[in-house]
Amino acid sequence: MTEFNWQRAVIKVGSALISPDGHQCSAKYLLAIARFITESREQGKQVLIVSSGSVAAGRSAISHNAHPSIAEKQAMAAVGQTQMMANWSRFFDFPCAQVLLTYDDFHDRARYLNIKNTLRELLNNNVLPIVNENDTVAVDVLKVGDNDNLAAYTAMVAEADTLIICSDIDGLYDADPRLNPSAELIPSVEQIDGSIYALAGGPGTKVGTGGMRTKIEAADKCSESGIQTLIVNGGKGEVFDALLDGRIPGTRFVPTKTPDSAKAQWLKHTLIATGRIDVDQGAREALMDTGASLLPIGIANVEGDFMPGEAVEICHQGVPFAKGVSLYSAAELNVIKGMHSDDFESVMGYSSGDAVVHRDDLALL
Ligand SMILES: Nc1ncnc2c1ncn2[C@@H]1O[C@H](COP(=O)(O)OP(=O)(O)O)[C@@H](O)[C@H]1O
Ligand SMILES: N[C@@H](CCC(=O)OP(=O)(O)O)C(=O)O
Repeated sequence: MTEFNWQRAVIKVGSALISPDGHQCSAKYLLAIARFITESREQGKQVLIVSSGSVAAGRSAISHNAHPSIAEKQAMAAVGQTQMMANWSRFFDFPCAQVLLTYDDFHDRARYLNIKNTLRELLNNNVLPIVNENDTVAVDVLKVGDNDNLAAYTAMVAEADTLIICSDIDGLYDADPRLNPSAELIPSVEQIDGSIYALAGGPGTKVGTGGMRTKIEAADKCSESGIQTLIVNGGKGEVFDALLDGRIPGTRFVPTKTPDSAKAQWLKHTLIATGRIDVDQGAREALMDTGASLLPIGIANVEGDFMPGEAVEICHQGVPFAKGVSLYSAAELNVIKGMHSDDFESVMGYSSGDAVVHRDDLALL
C-alpha cells in the first residue's frame, strides 16, 4: 500500500455523511472525521473542510414537493448552512471560519486573490476554514454545481498538497457498485482519461449531487496542479485510523506533477506579465538568495498598468530574473515604492500587507 504523506489537505465531506437521513444534520459520521482533523493538526498539519449538507439540513424548514425548485433549494441552504456550521463547530476546541464561495469568485482575479489571502490568514492563525458553495447567489450557469469541484478549486487556491473526498462509498470502482455487485475497488489511478470517466455513474443517494463523475473531475483538476486526491469512505471510522497511520484505504489519484513544478510552470509559462517592477541590488539578492518576498523598499521603478492579482516581471537594471503575482496595482506601487512597509499605510490610508509579491507567488526565471 502506498504511504500517505501530506502537509496541507482539503477534506470534502458529502451530504450523505452530514445528513444521512436527508433532512437534518447528524453527528453520526462526523466524530471520526473531526478526530482525524484534530490529531492531524496536533501533528503540525493543516486542514480545510469543504462541507456539503446545507440543502439537506434545511430541507424540513422549507415547504416543497418531490422536486424542490432552485429557489427552494437556495432557501433550504440558507437555513441549513448555520446548522451545518454549528454541527461541525461543536467537535472542535479551536475556532472555525465559514467561507461561502461560488464558481465566479474563483474566476475573478481580485476575488481569487482575496480568497487566497483570507485562507492563508485563517491557516496562519490555526483557524479551521469550512467552505461551502454560496448557494444563495449561485446561479445555474455559474454554479460550481457540486462540492467535489468546489473542493478541487479550494485545494488549488489554498495550495493544498492533498484533497480527501469523503463519500459513502469505499472509493472508485470499475463499475457503479450499486448497480453491479461484483464491481472491484481501484486502489490507484495513475492517469485520468476517458476510460476512467467511463466508470463513473451518478449519485448514490437522493441528497448527493455529483456521483463519481464530479469526483473524477475534481481529481483531474488537482492532479494537473500537483495535488493528490483520495476518495475514501467517510462513513467508516477505520478509514481515518488508516489515514493517521499513513495508509490509504480508498482510491488514490496520483498527481502528474509535483506541486512546486505545477506552480512554477503556472507562474513562468501560463501567467502573462502585464507589467515590470525594477528592483535594487539588495532586493534582487533577497529574492534570489534568501527566498524572501518582494517588499516595496526594494522597488526602484514600475512600468505598465497592472491591477492587484496580475503577473509582473521582476527585473534588476532592466534584466528580468523573476516573475510573480503583484498584490498591489501599478498606481499603488508608484506611491509606495522605496518606502518601509511600516510607512505606507499612513501614506495610502490602508495596506494590503507588507509584501508586494509574496514568496509563494514568485518563480525565479
Ligand atoms: N464507478 C463508481 N465507483 C464508485 N461509486 C460510484 C461509481 N459510479 C457511481 N457511483 C456512485 O457515486 C456515489 C457517491 O456520490 P454522491 O452520491 O454524489 O456522494 P457524495 O454525497 O459523497 O458526494 C456512490 O454512492 C455510488 O453509488
Ligand atoms: N452546497 C450544497 C452542496 C451539495 C453537494 O454538492 O452535495 P454532495 O454531492 O453531497 O457533495 C449543500 O451544502 O447542500
